[in-house]
Amino acid sequence: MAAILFDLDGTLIDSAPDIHAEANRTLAAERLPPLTFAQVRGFIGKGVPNLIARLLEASGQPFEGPQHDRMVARFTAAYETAVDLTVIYPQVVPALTALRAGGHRLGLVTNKPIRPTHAVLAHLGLDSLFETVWGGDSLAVRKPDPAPLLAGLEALGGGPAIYVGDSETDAETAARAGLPFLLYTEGYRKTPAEDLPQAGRFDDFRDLPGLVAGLLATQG
Ligand SMILES: O=C(O)COP(=O)(O)O
Ligand SMILES: [Mg+2]
Repeated sequence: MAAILFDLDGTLIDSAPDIHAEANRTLAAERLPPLTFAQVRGFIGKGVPNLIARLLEASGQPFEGPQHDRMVARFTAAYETAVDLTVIYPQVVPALTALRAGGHRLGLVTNKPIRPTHAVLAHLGLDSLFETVWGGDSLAVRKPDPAPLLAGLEALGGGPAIYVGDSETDAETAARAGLPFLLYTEGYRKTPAEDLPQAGRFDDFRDLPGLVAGLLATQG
């Protein structure tokens, strides 16, 4: 039995279409032209302040200062209701249900701010799967700082643990927390999958319970 902690965007849910739409509304409010889906998807994973900085950079604007702060505030306020285009990745619910049935405790550690995190979990009916949920603004630091992941682990009572995520940030966070990392390869990663430090990877959630069991067996 273990504590299994999950990333959210690009790992359990495909939220990039909502984030792209909201990003372009935030740019439009500043009279800046829209960016493509691929551009915005590549900016997801390091939290909202970084997303806004990358939007401004791609728009040829200074990416710090009052405009940045105004856009962070606007995006964050709208984020809670930006759920209509978001879907759960295939087979996530059966996989997480099977892990819970196997006695594992599940937690969520995301860089998405905590209010939109709770909103999208409730919207998709995922909220009851997790015993603890940590957002990008739950602590003073966010991933790749290991603190939120370690806080999530402590909330689950410690013990053997695994972090499951889709990005460079998640791999680094797990390494800095000293936890094995399982990479979901269908998310928003930019680096080749084999180049990230990992204990295993999967492209189908049906494979996750078996991967977890194998990893825990090798850890003794
Ligand atoms: O808000 C982000 O940048 C991405 O969130 P994630 O940590 O769930 O991938
Ligand atoms: Mg992610």
